[in-house]
Amino acid sequence: MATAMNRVDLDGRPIRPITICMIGAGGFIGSHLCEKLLMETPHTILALDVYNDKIKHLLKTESLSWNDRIQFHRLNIKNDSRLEGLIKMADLTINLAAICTPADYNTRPLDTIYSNFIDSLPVVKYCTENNKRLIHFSTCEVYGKTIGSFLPKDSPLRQDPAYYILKEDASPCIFGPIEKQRWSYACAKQLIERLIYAEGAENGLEFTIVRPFNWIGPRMDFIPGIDGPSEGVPRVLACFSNALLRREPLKLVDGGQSQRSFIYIKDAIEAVLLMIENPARANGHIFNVGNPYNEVTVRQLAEMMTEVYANVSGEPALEVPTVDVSSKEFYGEGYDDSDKRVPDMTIINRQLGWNPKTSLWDLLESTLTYQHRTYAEAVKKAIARPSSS
Ligand SMILES: NC(=O)c1ccc[n+]([C@@H]2O[C@H](COP(=O)([O-])OP(=O)(O)OC[C@H]3O[C@@H](n4cnc5c(N)ncnc54)[C@H](O)[C@@H]3O)[C@@H](O)[C@H]2O)c1
Ligand SMILES: O=c1ccn([C@@H]2O[C@H](COP(=O)(O)OP(=O)(O)O[C@H]3OC[C@](O)(CO)[C@H]3O)[C@@H](O)[C@H]2O)c(=O)[nH]1
Repeated sequence: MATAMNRVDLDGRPIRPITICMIGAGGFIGSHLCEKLLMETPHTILALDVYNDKIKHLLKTESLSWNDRIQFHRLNIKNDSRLEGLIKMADLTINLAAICTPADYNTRPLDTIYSNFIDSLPVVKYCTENNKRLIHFSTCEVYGKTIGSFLPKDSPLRQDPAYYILKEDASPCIFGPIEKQRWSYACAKQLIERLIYAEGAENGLEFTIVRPFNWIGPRMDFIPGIDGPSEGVPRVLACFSNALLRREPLKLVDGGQSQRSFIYIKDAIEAVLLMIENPARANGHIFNVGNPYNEVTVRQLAEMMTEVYANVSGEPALEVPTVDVSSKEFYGEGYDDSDKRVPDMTIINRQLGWNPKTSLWDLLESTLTYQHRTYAEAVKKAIARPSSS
């Protein structure tokens, strides 16, 4: 049980309990951050979201010792006059709210741009006007494509880190043409980053910007037809989990050649807690938060997930575990992709002394154990039900 007494920051100063206004607290990252704050710190959370299914276990249970330290407010930040009052009541605002599944970027570009730029404007404005600190969640997608992706396929320079490592203060943001609407999300996130940075420079806003690099773990997204729409397309972890649960081949978009560095959600949350509790070290910075040692192609991810799932479920792997599918067929017109994402860790190391710990194999083991325990029975029942059509 955390007490206010014995916790100190990275400079040895006692950490005083604060109130945090967490927007998007009911989502994947929000649910893990709420758990961490309630179980290991004395801080209080005003949890704002339109949904609370993923934090239900933390709410309204009289017997829980943190009962008085979390309040859920069901609201949509697009149109709710309570927002400014809640930001004023808190010492710190953390903004996680967003449409952030790639299947939406090219098919719902207006909703994506409004969600990631327009809807964040009042949050930034209220923080500036009320002198409140802001931690804003951006994305690694603001880097877009690597410089190396424009070199000839056989160029040895592609192996040179100077052509692919993504640095907060040096790398350019390289997006595709406007008709590739995939980039609507990255572009909206980039513009809100620039606005927050400008508020800091011109009006003294105390801010931190987080660029998550593919955080994955339990409670990420949904399993289509079980706790989300049957036709919905979540991010890759849930897409592949869904296929494994249904014993269907995992779909590799455009051959699964894109590369990603995956980080375990629990490692990443440690970094966010350091930002929350060390404002003097975090304010004014943009932080990559990822695990450069867990880089794989999407094809390798599919192979590893197939092997790990067979171990944790006790079911044999499919004989043909993957199938290729074109991005047009899978995501529709206007899809494009980031080729490779390896975070530079210099700034977060220097400011917060943080490093990720969990290997890709270990994080998949614990995550797929959770997926199997949570969904296997429900998926079996859904498959057994005769379809209505
Ligand atoms: N998970 C990752 O690896 C990752 C990577 C890059 C960036 N991010 C960023 O981190 C943030 C959180 O991501 P996540 O993975 O937890 O996504 P998520 O979809 O699980 O969580 C977002 C939450 O925001 C809520 N929300 C959206 N619009 C809202 C509104 N108008 N009013 C109130 N609540 C609203 C949603 O209901 C949801 O619970 C996002 O800003 C996302 O862009 C995440
Ligand atoms: O069934 C599938 C689903 C996806 N892919 C490919 O996997 C790559 C990763 O896809 P995904 O995790 O869905 O998303 P991205 O990494 O492209 O983008 C996210 O990164 C961070 C964030 O900002 C928020 O989470 C979001 O934009 C990709 O190459 C897909 O094509 C697949 O092959 N099969």
